[in-house]
Amino acid sequence: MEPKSMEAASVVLSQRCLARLPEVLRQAATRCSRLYVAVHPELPLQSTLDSIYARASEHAPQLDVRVMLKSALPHGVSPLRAEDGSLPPRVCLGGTFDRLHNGHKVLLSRAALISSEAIVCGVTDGDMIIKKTLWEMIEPVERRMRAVEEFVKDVTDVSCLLYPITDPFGPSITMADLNAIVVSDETYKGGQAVNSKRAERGMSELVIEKIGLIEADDTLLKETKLSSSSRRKEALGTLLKPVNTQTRFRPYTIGLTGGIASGKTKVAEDLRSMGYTVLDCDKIAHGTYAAGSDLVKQIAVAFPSVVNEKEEVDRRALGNIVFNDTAKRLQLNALVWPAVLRAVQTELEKMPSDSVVFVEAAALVEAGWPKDLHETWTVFCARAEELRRVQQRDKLDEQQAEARVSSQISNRERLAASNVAICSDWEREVTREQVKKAVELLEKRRK
Ligand SMILES: CC(C)(COP(=O)(O)OP(=O)(O)OC[C@H]1O[C@@H](n2cnc3c(N)ncnc32)[C@H](O)[C@@H]1O)[C@@H](O)C(=O)NCCC(=O)NCCS
Ligand SMILES: Nc1ncnc2c1ncn2[C@@H]1O[C@H](COP(=O)(O)OP(=O)(O)OP(=O)(O)O)[C@@H](O)[C@H]1O
Repeated sequence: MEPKSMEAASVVLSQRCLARLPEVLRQAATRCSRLYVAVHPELPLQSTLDSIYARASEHAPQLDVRVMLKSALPHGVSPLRAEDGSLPPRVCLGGTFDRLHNGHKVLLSRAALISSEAIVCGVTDGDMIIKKTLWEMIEPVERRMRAVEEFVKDVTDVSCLLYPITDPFGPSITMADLNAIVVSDETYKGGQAVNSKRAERGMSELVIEKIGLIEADDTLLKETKLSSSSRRKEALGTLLKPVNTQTRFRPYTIGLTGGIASGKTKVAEDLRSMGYTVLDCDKIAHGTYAAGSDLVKQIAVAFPSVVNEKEEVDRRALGNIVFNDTAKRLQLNALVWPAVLRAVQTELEKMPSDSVVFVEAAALVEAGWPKDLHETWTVFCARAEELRRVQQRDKLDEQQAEARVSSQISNRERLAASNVAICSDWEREVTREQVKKAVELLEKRRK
């Protein structure tokens, strides 16, 4: 996002300026990153806030809009009241809440509006997230929980109790003192399932409060609602975390990595066609095995049986040893990776110091290189696609492909160490578009 002249700004929305809301939002988006909206008491808060978030998604999708509820109660809202007239003290809801969007904000706001005491919020993790599109890019649960907590604190005085959940129910079926659950059109059945479970356990039935879905259009993902998956897709090619300014490497060096058959080589081809130098660590690694090299001398000490009197390594014999013994593989890696890194540095020293050079290496994250590089870019595809490609390309059966893929670190681990993510799940052209976007943003931040 472009830096804005103001971090946050606020407006009061009255009946008079309601019709100009789209314009207000568009204007705000050019001037600030976050807009607080206070709804004038003459307007009904609940329906007005639903409409503000929907308009914001349509007219200012990048603007972080926050409709204030704090000073708003009571406020023309038709609150959900128990028979004695009190508001439900505790309202629950659940979600993944990745890259908090306006649909989430409506859901959380509704919970806050109908609760007098606390919102109980389950945030999914573990098996609950792994079937989602681009799930590898879902932010860590702690971060998602913090974002929910921060939003609720920002807009309301109601407190928010957060729980990581690994099933669809979480605290909704263990906390007896809950009164209502907030769901959307698509998760209404989930609310009913909560009530069935509570009934089985002899617990009180929750009032189910339902919000409508905020719509959006994502042709690639075939989504018709505003969704976190679309936000993850939009994040491909962008900077996911700050670059490393602590490195002494020159020139500007970017690691390019990814699992087996992830599409690294294709991305490297794209980068070369755009005029960048891409060093291939496979080739560099071959060079470090030259007869009599420092690396071979070290291998002769650690694995004497694979080095002959001419100081040549029998790579096949070495492969047989290390691919059957994890400890030996780690021992060899500890010798080879630093040697390759030194050889990479020697190559880098030959490059103009103001250039950008990519270094393609499959085990870059495992080798701990991201701390030495300015940036790390990861190419990945969904596990099922990875297995399919490995079977097809390397003529392996399902089990062999599974073994190959499982022997590597996961895409989630790679992405956690990366600044930029590129996904090759779709057509080649879609991958290329992401590379183009990543390069444009790279050149912008290098200026
Ligand atoms: C199993 C659950 C928790 C998983 O959450 P999910 O992965 O769908 O989370 P996600 O972050 O995508 O969405 C969170 C909530 O926001 C709603 N939402 C998502 N997008 C939009 C949108 N564009 N407009 C409006 N609401 C939206 C979802 O329908 C959901 O209710 C949830 O879907 C569910 O079934 N909820 C009902 C039961 C429940 O709340 N259980 C936990 C109680 S602690
Ligand atoms: N959208 C896509 N983007 C990139 N590669 C794709 C795409 N769709 C299919 N592929 C295929 O995925 C396969 C793996 O690509 P590539 O050889 O670039 O992977 P790699 O990461 O270099 O693999 P390895 O490290 O195992 O050699 C190729 O057969 C490529 O054609």
